[in-house]
Amino acid sequence: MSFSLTDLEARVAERAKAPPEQSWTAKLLAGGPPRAAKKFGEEAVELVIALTEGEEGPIVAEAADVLYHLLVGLKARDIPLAAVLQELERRTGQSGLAEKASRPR
Ligand SMILES: N=c1c2ncn([C@@H]3O[C@H](COP(=O)(O)OP(=O)(O)OP(=O)(O)O)[C@@H](O)[C@H]3O)c2ncn1[C@@H]1O[C@H](COP(=O)(O)O)[C@@H](O)[C@H]1O
Repeated sequence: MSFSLTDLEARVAERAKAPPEQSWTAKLLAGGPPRAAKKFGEEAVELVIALTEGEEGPIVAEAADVLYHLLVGLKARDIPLAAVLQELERRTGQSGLAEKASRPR
């Protein structure tokens, strides 16, 4: 499969310019960062429930909602996905446990 989060980010940026009555993306962004953040939070809770229950179909659907709404939240703050990917790449050099142990107490 060739579809990537970067493709979805481009789609979000394109739809952000649409009239809000024609686009969920534009409608969310018209409400500003707090509206996008609230919706992301709702979707995250729905994913938590699906992960707890353990059925693959709902987990996949809710994870897709979370990723899409994450990209809308980033767009609302004009933060490129590349910045997040760069941070993730930076972290690949160190285990999560080692990073936690290195934090000042
Ligand atoms: N991936 C998505 C995507 N995932 C979820 N959603 C929408 O997110 C909305 C909220 O989903 P919910 O299931 O939570 O619906 P709900 O609980 O009834 O929501 P509420 O109205 O109650 O807040 C729905 O309208 C979904 O269709 C998405 N809307 C858009 N995209 C992508 O964004 C592109 C542009 O979409 P538009 O901006 O609508 O043109 C699409 O082509 C897709 O690629």
